[in-house]
Amino acid sequence: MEDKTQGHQPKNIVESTKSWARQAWAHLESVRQASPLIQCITNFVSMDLVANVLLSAGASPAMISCVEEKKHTQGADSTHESTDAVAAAKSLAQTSGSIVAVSGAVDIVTDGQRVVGAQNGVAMLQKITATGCSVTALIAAFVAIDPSRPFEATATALSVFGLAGEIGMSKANGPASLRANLIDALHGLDRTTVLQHANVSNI
Ligand SMILES: Nc1ncnc2c1ncn2[C@@H]1O[C@H](COP(=O)(O)OP(=O)(O)OP(=O)(O)O)[C@@H](O)[C@H]1O
Ligand SMILES: Cc1ncsc1CCO
Repeated sequence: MEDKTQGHQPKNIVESTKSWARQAWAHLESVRQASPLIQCITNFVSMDLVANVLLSAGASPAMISCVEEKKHTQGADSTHESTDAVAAAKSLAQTSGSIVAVSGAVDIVTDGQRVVGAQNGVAMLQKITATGCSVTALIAAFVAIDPSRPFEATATALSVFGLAGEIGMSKANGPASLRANLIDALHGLDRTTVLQHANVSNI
């Protein structure tokens, strides 16, 4: 894990990253205090990890399986970097009036004007099924406790999830142990670690 309080970045960038880290901790604390109910329409592959990620972050999962999904399945893993998608993500955010997030080595978040990157995470997260579904549910939990600021909540959720992945990876031997250690790390994340290592910055 990189320590963002160190290094040789310009002062305004360091301050911005610190501010994002403070928001990340505030959001995680609020989720733990309020334990928002997150209703998830999902499938049997992703149900278990999604529910456990929500629980370990302090939220309350309610799972419903989606029997209709087999008619509509379209998901595909991309070979592109998520940063390649910035223009398309901004355009989609503008036309839909939504926050758009693109996961990858750097998670891109945009409201159509602002664009930030959540740099946390490890590549091994791709080797565990449903990490994308799980971080999406975590985003819902973060938005639930800060509904007037969905852009900020989305970026901090992605950062917190990625940071838990980094901590989990430091104790893991491969995907299976990363899965367990990711859940443990989310459960155990403390203020000092989030303030030092949450890494969101402007793109
Ligand atoms: N190369 C990488 N480096 C760091 N973190 C990564 C990398 N690839 C993915 N991640 C992280 O893994 C998580 C899941 O992202 P990913 O793009 O793999 O989702 P997905 O393909 O939709 O997952 P799934 O379909 O299994 O639910 C995100 O938090 C993302 O930041
Ligand atoms: C592998 C798989 N199939 C349907 S959902 C899922 C989890 C990753 O999205």
